Parts: sequence; structure tokens; C-alpha cells
Amino acid sequence: MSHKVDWAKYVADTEKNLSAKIEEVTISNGENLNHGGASNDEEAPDKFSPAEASLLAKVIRKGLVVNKNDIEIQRKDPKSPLYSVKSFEALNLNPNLLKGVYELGFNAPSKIQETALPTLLADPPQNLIAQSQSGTGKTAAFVLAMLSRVDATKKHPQVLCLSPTYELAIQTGEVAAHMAKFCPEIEMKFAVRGEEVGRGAKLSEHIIIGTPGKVLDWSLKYRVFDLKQISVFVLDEADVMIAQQGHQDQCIKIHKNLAEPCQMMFFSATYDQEVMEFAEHIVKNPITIRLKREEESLDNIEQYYVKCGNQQEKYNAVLNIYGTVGVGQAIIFCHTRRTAAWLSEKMSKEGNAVAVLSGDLTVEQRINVLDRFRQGTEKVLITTNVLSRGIDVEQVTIVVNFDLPIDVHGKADCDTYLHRIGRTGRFGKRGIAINLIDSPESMNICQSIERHFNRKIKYLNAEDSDEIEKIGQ
Ligand SMILES: Nc1ncnc2c1ncn2[C@@H]1O[C@H](COP(=O)(O)OP(=O)(O)OP(=O)(O)O)[C@@H](O)[C@H]1O
Repeated sequence: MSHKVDWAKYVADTEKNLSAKIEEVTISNGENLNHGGASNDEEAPDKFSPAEASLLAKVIRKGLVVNKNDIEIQRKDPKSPLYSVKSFEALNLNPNLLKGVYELGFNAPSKIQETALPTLLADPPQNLIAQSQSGTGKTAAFVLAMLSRVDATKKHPQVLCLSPTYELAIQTGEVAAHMAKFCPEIEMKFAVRGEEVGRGAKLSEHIIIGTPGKVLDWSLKYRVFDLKQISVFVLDEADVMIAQQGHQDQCIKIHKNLAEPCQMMFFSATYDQEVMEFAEHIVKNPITIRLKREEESLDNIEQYYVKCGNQQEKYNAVLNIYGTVGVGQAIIFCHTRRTAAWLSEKMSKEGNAVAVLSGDLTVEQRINVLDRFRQGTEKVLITTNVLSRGIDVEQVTIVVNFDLPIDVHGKADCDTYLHRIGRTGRFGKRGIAINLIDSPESMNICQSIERHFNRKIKYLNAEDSDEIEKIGQ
């Protein structure tokens, strides 16, 4: 399964070509980028096709051309999560892993990578509970630590990484496979729905990446690997894994069956106070990397709300937004599978190419939908909270909360909100989050979220396509 998508490469190549052409054309035609006006088309060094010209306008409008510079500026800003003073070389990684890192196009570590890796690679091993904003490179941080800790001469599972969903486990495995490209001696296995092992089998892979239920079955029920031999235990999205019903019992059971010494690595973009206290209780002498509340939400994601009278008006707002996604892509979050199915059916019937991903699809269907979205086959993905955490599709420019996230008591679920909007604005890119408000209750929830993060959610008139267009500028 490919991790880097062709579509992203297409946009990147197009950007590169267009940037080159902008330079050429600007040199020969002054400010006239599009060869229009008084310039002589025949003398132009390299004429834009109409499709290129329109893509150029969109790319410029969305700020993608300047984005690379933006990232370099963010890297030098001590307040940015991308800020770092060290290079990857300075982190003492194995040279073959370093090659993998550069092959992925990473030039310098982000703040969390630079801070966490020295702790994770220290001897004797240190336990770590780490928090860093969405899209800031936590996965690479713990994957590099996992790969660094493998003793390939021992032919049994020794590193275990748990993810809350099937999609996230697969994504993490793909990142690990890319980083380990030059370490063929390291073997990995997915423990997720759809993967089977024979009864009585003994796994020889060094790294297991999976979801809690399957890992529990394989380790304690079928005994195809021994939790006592695990020396590195990673919990991605650690707060839901130890606090949310469904995952909690399984994760705690796995955790209890680990033997000393086992290095613990807990990562998430959010931990509420209670969950952090619990994490610190179950992890011995941890180093903790914690964000202040005001640092949790990202400056590069602009947040808006749109007032809608009813479901139909929400639908109209989505259509307006759909029309302005441009070169990017959008993810729309609904509260229930039913709403997601209703919305996707209605949009598809009216000729809009949308995909839907919710828990009622088979795992093959789910991964197929996500792959198609990553390749840009559909510009819009409609989903539920199942995709709210961790999923990394770098060209997502807009996240829409068709329904605001609420907890079981109907109160604002601020953590889920942060994870949902974090599907855009990945690694310093710009992103837009739009919340559709259709009742006084949803307005209250929106305001609670605003207060919680102390960050403005601005009003947007979705009747006005021009205004929606403007926010992408
Ligand atoms: N040092 C780096 N240089 C350039 N790009 C990077 C670097 N580290 C990570 N990335 C890219 O940044 C994106 C986000 O990284 P990642 O998915 O690890 O974020 P995260 O912090 O785990 O996010 P989330 O909280 O949503 O799980 C990915 O596309 C990844 O390839």
C-alpha cells in the first residue's frame, strides 16, 4: 500500500513547474503572469495552457506556492511547533534510518521530534508521556524510536504499538515501512481486523502494530506472541486509549501483562487533566511533555461558524463550500453514520463526487475509500468520529463539522473538536475549519469550544460564495 500519494506529487510537481514558469514569465513580462494584456504570446518563453493558468490562480489563491516559505519561517519561530535547533543527524539515529527519514523528504525535525527523540533513545530507556499539536510529527517521533529499539537478531515481537482504529494502525505501519526502507532486517506485522494467524503459530516479526482487541486476542487468547517479551510499548492517541470506554479495558489489560523492563511511550495531541494524572499513575517515572491550553490549537487553522436554519440549509452550506475547495480536499464530520449516509447520498445524487467512510463498512471498503481519497479521486470525504484522530492526508484544506462534536451528556467534546480540525493544517500548512450551527444548542457548544481554547471562531456567511472564496485567500 503506498503512503505518499500520486495526487500530492502531482500538485507538488505542478507547483514546481508553475513556480519555474512564474519566474521565467515574470522576468520576461514584468508582472504579467498570465501572458495576457500587451504581451506578445508568440514571444512568451513558455505559454500557460488555460488549465494551467486556472490551476495557477487557485494554487496562488490557496497560498500553496508560498507555503514552503511559510514552513521555513515557522521552523525559525521558537513559538511554532515546527521550531527546532537540531538536525536529524544530531539525534544519533542509525544511518539507515536517517536515510529513510531523508527519503521521506524530512529536512529537519519538528519541536516534538527534537524534544522526544533524545529521551526515547536514551539508555537506560526512559518512559515518556508526550503531547504535541495535531500534524506536528508525533508519528515519526515514536516510529523512529520503535525502529531504533529493535534487536533484529531476536526473532520475536519486542515492540508493540497500539492505535485506536484500523486506518490509523495501517497508516502508522506504512510510515514505519517507509522509514525502515533501508533496514530490511526489521520485520513488522499488523494485528488488525482481517489479519489472521494460525492457531499454535509463533510470530517472529519484531514489531506489532495493531488495535487493542486483536492484540489481546493474539497475545492472551491464542498466545501467538508473548507480552512479557515486549520491551517497547507505544500508545498512540493515548488519552482515548486509556480513558474511553471500549479501548480502556483492553489497553489496561495489555498494559498489565507487560513485564519489566518495558519502555512506555504515550503520545497524543490532547490529554485532559484527569487522563494525564491516570497516565502518570500507570507509567513509572515518566518524562512528561505537556502543552499549555492556549498552545493546543494551531494558528495555521482558521476557524469559522456558519448559521443555518435547518438540515437543508446545512446541506446548502456544504454545497457552497464544496464549490470552493479548489485544489484541496475537504473532510466533513457528522455525528452519526445515518447523517453521513444521508448527506453522501444526497450529494452524490446531485452529481457531486463524494466518498463516505463510517464504521458500517468492511475494513477492505474502509481502506479502499481512504486510498481513493488520498489519491484525490474524490475531493470530499464524509465521515464520523472514526476518522477524527490521526489520519494524515496532507492536501486536506477544509474540515467541516456538519454536526459539532458532543459527548454522551450532549456537552461540547473539545478534544474531539481539536482532533477533527487537525485533519487540516498538517505540518504548518494552512487550513480552514467550518462549523455548521443550526440551533441555540449547537451555538452554545460552539461558544464552549471557543472559550475552552480561548480562540476566536469567526462568523461566515455561507450564502455568499464570494465570502467563502475569500477565506481561502
Ligand atoms: N520533520 C518533518 N519534516 C517534514 N514533514 C514532516 C516531518 N515530520 C512529520 N512530517 C509530516 O507531517 C505530517 C503530519 O505528521 P504526523 O501524522 O506524524 O502528525 P501527528 O502529530 O501524529 O498528528 P495527529 O495528532 O493528527 O496524529 C505527515 O504528513 C508527515 O509526513
